[in-house]
Amino acid sequence: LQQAARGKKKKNFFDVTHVGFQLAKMAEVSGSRHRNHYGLNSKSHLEDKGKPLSFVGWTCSREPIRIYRWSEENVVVEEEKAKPVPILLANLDEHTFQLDTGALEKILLQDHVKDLNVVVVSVAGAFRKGKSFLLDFMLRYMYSQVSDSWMGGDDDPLTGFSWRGGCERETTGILLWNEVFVVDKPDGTKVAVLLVDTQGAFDSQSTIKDSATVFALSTMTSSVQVFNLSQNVQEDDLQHLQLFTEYGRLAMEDIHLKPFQSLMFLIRDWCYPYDYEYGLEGGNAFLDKKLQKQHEELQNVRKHIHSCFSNISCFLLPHPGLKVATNRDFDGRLRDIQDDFKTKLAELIPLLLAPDRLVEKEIAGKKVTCGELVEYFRSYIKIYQGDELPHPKSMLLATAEANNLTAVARAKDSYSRNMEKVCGGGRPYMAPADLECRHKELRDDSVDLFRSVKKMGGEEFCQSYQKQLESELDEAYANFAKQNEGKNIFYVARTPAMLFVVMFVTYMVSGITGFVGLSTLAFLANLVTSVALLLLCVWGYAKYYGEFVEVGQLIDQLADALWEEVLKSQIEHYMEDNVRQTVVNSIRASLTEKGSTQTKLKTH
Ligand SMILES: Nc1nc2c(ncn2[C@@H]2O[C@H](COP(=O)(O)OP(=O)(O)OP(=O)(O)O)[C@@H](O)[C@H]2O)c(=O)[nH]1
Ligand SMILES: [Mg+2]
Repeated sequence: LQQAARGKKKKNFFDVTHVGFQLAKMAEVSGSRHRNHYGLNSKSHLEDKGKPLSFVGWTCSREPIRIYRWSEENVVVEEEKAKPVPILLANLDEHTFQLDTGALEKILLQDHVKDLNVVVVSVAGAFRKGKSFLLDFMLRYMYSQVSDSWMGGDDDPLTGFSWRGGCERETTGILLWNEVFVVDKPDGTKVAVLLVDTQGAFDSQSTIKDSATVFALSTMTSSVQVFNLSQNVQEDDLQHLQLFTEYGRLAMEDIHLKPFQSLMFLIRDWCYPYDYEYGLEGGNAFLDKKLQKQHEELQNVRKHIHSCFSNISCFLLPHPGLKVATNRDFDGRLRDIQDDFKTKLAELIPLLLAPDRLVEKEIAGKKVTCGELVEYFRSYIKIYQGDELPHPKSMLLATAEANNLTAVARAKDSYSRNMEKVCGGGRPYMAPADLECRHKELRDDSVDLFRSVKKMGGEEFCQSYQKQLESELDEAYANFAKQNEGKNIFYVARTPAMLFVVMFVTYMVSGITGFVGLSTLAFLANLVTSVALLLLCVWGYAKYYGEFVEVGQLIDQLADALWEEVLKSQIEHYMEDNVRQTVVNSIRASLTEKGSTQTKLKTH
């Protein structure tokens, strides 16, 4: 290996790939399990001719990619594993997500990348549609992008982000490739490239909120979001994209005109090349057609998508062949993949990852470094973990909710209108019992109206809204009853009447106690009279001018308390005694009457 490295020092870059070959061969001979694929990275080191050579070679198999570093002096300086690292961990039972800040910092705060502007390429979309599979080709490109043969050998199994066949979901949460690629852009700047794999949406274990959180978080943190779709762009795909991006936009503190950067619709298994050709051009023409003016209802979705992303494109990818889609033993080797898929893949990946095509992540118009991205991840996830955001719902649930809410509003409106006619502002005071009777009738009518409207969601769902309506009607009735009570002249006059009573009583007490010579008591009674008079004036002012409303209310409460605690109970006692006395008298009278009749009869 040392020989190979030394020998190629003076020659051009492609010769250096040969060093990788030597390395891989050595690995093969030495019986390493990691011998399936190999490549070289770190072109810049080669050009630093004064310094010792330091190449990064890699080999990969179904095991995680293994990286060898070596220099002129040392055969293998270090060996470390590059692998996908979960940074957003999904709690599958509780449907919550947690950010693994430690893992994120370990990747993004490495000295050689933390201050570089970051390019984040993420792939998201429905589950089981080949997202991780695609990302593994991106990895191959990143590890050997300078080489024409970046796609690898015909018999090399595809490794990197975990992918597999079958119908059960594979990826959960969000994963980052733990090697950050440092790329020299044509303008001479260095950028750090991150590859992000995401949990597929709409698998049977995830709620809409789970899918929305993963999609939104990956869209917010990526500079290029690849929206992976199968066969076509359906209207529901656009609606879900709208829902998810809106969920993302809600969580962003400052709403920018276009909160997200590039969106690429990647349509897998495109079967209509005769309508629109495979590739970017056909894709963009197809997308233009899809996003053209439509019915008003569909227009809204399109407007939303355009308003969210600065750049939207589309790529049509052919079907990779039946072996890829249906063979259980397919391990990703190129030999089993159809040629036109490989040709288009060779076009697609450089479109996203070639040095001149890299899009740096920007937030609020400012480029973001790897180190800053950690902070953004932290603050975004906090919002999703809190309770501030509304709960995204399935279309049926949202529609059923809207139906029921509209029906509740209509029923409540009809109740309020009818009650206004019975006891509204222009109507006179009504006996409370009559009012309650009318309320019961109108409440029943209103509930009947709610039940008669056709709604989605089923009986149980409808019941909960009926209960809501009933409690809202009772609340409205309480207000109408209060309003009605306000029209009762005695109710209105209660406060001044109470204050007059207090003034009268205390005035009398002060007169009598003064006359008897109890001057302290007389003084106290006088004081209470003056305070009551003052309160009466303040109350009158507050009611007439509508100012110091709280003070007016306080005086009302005071008068009410006096009425309830002192006068009312006295009157009730008095009334009770009176009634008791009347009853006793009438019984006595009747008994006396009976007695005298009996005596008369006996005598007779
Ligand atoms: N039909 C078809 N199948 C593909 C394509 N690309 C990959 N596959 C197959 O799709 C299956 C799933 O691949 P994955 O990469 O694991 O899919 P995923 O979208 O990451 O799945 P989850 O992680 O579960 O969301 C594998 O059997 C692949 O061979 C494609 O373009 N078309
Ligand atoms: Mg996956």
